[in-house]
Amino acid sequence: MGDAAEPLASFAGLPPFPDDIPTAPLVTLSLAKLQKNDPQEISELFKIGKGLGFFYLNLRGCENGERLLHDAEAVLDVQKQYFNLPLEEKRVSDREIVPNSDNFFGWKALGTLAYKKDDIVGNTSPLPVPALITANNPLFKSFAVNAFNIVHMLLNHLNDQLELPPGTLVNLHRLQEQSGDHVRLLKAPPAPGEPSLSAGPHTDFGSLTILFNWLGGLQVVLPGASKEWVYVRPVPGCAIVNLGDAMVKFTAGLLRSNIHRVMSPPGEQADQTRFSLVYFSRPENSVVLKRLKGGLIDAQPLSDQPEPEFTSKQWFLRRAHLNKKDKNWTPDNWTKSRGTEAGRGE
Ligand SMILES: O=C(O)CCC(=O)C(=O)O
Ligand SMILES: [Fe+2]
Repeated sequence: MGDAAEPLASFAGLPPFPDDIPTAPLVTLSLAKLQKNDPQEISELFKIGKGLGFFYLNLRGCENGERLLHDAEAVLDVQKQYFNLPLEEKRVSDREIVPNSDNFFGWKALGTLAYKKDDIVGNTSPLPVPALITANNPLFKSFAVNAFNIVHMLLNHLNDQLELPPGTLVNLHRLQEQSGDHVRLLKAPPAPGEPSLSAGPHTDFGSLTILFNWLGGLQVVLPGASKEWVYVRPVPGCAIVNLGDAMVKFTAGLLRSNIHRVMSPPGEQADQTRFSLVYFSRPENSVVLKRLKGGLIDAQPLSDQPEPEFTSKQWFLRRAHLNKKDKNWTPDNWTKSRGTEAGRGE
């Protein structure tokens, strides 16, 4: 299955990812198999969730997967046009200025547009965006809802493997409820010469992330081993999926969110502009991020520190803003040390 798939036009003409650099050995899971409740695929998903926390999701060979791939290519085209718009047009959604952006949603001059799921599906009256984005809202909606449904399917499998009551995780992530879910469009300029950092080391804040890459640049630290950063090779037909901190919180550390960063693309790819496209899922704004009760989570050790309780929205705002303000911030002292977190007192 998938062998006869059409090549993806979006990869045409890009220089190849080098063959002579170490890469992360991400396992490839099949969306089609996961959707058919294949037991081996599901147990592999759980194993990855407790381990590296990153995997390839092969989208070929099923209708919604092919549609997500197709939509991702179409969004990439829009994304290229978007970043070429005059500054004044992009500034209509400048997150520093636009009211109710939480200083997080909207455009950021470094090369980001965070387009909120609630604006896309009509849960909220949308923040201003350029006409190009509004005109393409049906495409963004198709992409976001499809990605959202895939997230739900993955959450349901994790839920069962955790032996939680049916629906526990998806009920914290409902489409019609407000959340920090968003589609993020990213652009990084060419960086020939020495490899340079484009996004610093971090774990994702939310639940699950579905990422489309065309060029290399994403790197992960492999758990346990050498602590070396290794590139994740983009694979046509696959999304890269990873778990975020909310899953760690909900499961008292049974599931893992892995540290990653973005470097300039390797080898011959370095002189290309790098675009990436992401769907970030997050628990609903009002969900308190704390360990859930039930199933295998009950066997997880209790924390000996008092656990501060934040709603999903408070947590994301704290992380997003502290990350920028606090020079001592590292993913480690945030996700592992509750003492540091409590001591900040914001
Ligand atoms: O651009 C990428 O490949 C990854 C971006 C990322 O990790 C993020 O935006 O959280
Ligand atoms: Fe990330």
